[in-house]
Amino acid sequence: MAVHTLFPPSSLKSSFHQTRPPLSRPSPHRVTVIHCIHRPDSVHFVNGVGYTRADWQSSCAILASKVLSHQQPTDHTSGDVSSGTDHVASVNGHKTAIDLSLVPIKKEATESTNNGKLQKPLTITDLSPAPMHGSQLRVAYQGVPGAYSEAAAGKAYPNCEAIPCDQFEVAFQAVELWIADRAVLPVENSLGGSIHRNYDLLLRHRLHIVGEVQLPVHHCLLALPGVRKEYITRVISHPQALAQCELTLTKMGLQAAREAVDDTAGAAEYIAANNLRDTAAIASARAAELYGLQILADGIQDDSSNVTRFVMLAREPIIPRTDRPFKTSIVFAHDKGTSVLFKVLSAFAFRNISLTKIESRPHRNRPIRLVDDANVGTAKHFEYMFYVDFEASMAEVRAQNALAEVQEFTSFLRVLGSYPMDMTPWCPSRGD
Ligand SMILES: O=C(O)C(=O)Cc1ccccc1
Repeated sequence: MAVHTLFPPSSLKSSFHQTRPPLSRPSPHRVTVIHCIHRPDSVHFVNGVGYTRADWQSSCAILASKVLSHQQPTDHTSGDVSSGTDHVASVNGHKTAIDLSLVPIKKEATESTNNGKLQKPLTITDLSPAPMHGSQLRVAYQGVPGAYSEAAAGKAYPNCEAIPCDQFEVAFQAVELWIADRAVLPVENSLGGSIHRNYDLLLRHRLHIVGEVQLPVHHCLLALPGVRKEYITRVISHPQALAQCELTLTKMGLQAAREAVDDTAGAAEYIAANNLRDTAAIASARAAELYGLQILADGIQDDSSNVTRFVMLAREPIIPRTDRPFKTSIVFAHDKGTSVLFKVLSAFAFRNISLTKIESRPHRNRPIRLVDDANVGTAKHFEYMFYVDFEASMAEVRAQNALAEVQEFTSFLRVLGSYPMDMTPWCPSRGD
């Protein structure tokens, strides 16, 4: 069932965004350039921070454009400081490296006061990229209004314009094509585990992780008004939501087939649009409200501590800092047998850097390696990409040293992002 072909009722409005049909995949425009570290030479640590010369030039351009503006936007949990309103010249989606000697010096910029107020000195945060349009940050998410990803977008960037996309791939492309400034992507859940497909997408695209948010997820069982549990023969939802509620659904005695669809709110919308009286959706209370469904059961996740972790993606990385807890996400591959993994992990252990996550995925380009052993014959080894999150900022020397060492052991290494950790105290709540 392709719920993603449906469009939400145009009359519905969300609190922090305007409801609009989800973006669908544009004409086949696949970005194939991956900003990655292929050993040994392409990583640049400029002043102890892992950026290329182009990144640094972009920062200089932004600095130039911001000299006359001292507005410092902030955002809630992400620490992503790039959500301001300043405009920077762009060519083909890249900020131009403006020749600083050509920047006109306005009179007030040279004076110590501006309208009687002391001018604030620029800080490192001013060097982060800014959106290219008006004041509202546009955040792409997969799903329709009422999806948890939309709530995550609102938590990460309050007052953002949330842009629904019918597929994750489209959310990535929306950012790459400058239709959106950020994408929000669920990567793991405390009950259902990793969302593997999204790890693969992180590798296939060249966006940078610029923040994370953790969202308590509170699932409801929704059906058309008047429908009773006994009539339900089918429950539809996002595969993660089905997995997170499996035990509860069984305990409820529902004799219903489970069917996976693209997103939770899309399931609710599908039932409403097709007047399905034998089908229930697992989705948020907000989805019930938006699509006119009743809540048959509230809080049906198998454990109340059900939290999903989302990452925010941008075209440019943020500049890592040391004044608050940071996390760094990397992906690597190796071609020298299993002991490499041990060596890589010890590079972090020796420096007291805690790992918060390790995930392996099949190596897409080289899933199998044949090993010839004279005694035993030919063996097939599976090859993996390893995703590791560790608790340190790339601005810290110990993290730079750990990565330099990791690079020694690996055939491929890419820093997906170094970003502030979501430190919001956790409380099980209605996460919708
Ligand atoms: O389908 C949604 O609403 C999503 O945003 C993905 C998802 C599904 C289940 C839990 C958290 C996120």
